[in-house]
Amino acid sequence: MLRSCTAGLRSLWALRGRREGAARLSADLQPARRLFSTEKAVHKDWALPNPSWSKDLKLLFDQFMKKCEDGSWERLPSCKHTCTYKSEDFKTYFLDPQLVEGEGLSQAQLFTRGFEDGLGFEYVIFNNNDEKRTVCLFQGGPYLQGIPGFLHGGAIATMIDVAFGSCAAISGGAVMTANLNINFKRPVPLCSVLVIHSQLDKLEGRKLFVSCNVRSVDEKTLYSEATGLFIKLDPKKSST
Ligand SMILES: CCCCCCCCCCCCCC(=O)SCCNC(=O)CCNC(=O)[C@H](O)C(C)(C)COP(=O)(O)OP(=O)(O)OC[C@H]1O[C@@H](n2cnc3c(N)ncnc32)[C@H](O)[C@@H]1OP(=O)(O)O
Repeated sequence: MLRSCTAGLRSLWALRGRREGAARLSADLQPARRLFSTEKAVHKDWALPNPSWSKDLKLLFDQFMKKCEDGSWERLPSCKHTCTYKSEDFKTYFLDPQLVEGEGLSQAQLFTRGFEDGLGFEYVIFNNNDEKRTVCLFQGGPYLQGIPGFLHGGAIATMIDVAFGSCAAISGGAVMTANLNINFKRPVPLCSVLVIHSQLDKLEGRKLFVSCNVRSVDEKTLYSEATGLFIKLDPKKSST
């Protein structure tokens, strides 16, 4: 296992050097331009395959894209700087204009999308709106290491939170995490692919109760189980 992971790491490092050709290289040389204009202008969708995706991840992605054809599933696009239509929802709740429009936030980007391709969180989420559930396909890269050779528990928690957030948003719109409970059952080898199945269990007023299981690609290994409580934000309340 360790040998295949090392090989994986080597190819990830190799990929790092040649990602997206000259355009990306020139952006790397001008970090300010990259942060403030390039990606914002083109709204790159980060929930699409890139060369760091393993065969397993690409295969699962293709399977779910097929499921999207009849409209029962949809792939959620993902921007680095949060998708405009979603962040507009949240602006209603964070009323301090300095916080929303301030200089600090112009550099803000989604925590899970802040890594070079393949080094951190590679993932895509598919929603099934009728069944109120989501499937998140996640490959955890070498910068997410905890115990040597294995994924950090905080990285798993992060992806569970993101998957839950998308699942709760199907019914709740603008929601926030109030509670997360995770049972880590098996350590996750670094660079492996995980499938996070989340579902809405109960809706009680503004409270959305969700649960998930985190499994290997062949579904045989149960890595984690979790429950979460999300609260639909109340437009009458400011959260700051
Ligand atoms: C638009 C969607 C976009 C989606 C994009 C997804 C991709 C990105 C996803 C990224 C994902 C990242 C996501 C993140 O990182 S979210 C960031 C991490 N989370 C936070 O920072 C949240 C901090 N907490 C708060 O702001 C408030 O407490 C909230 C807003 C949650 C509720 O404050 P609010 O003043 O509004 O509500 P309330 O206090 O009247 O409570 C209402 C009801 O809820 C019950 N309650 C509350 N808390 C708890 C608790 N801990 N256990 C059990 N119960 C709890 C409470 O008893 C009451 O019940 P009841 O008396 O009515 O029965």
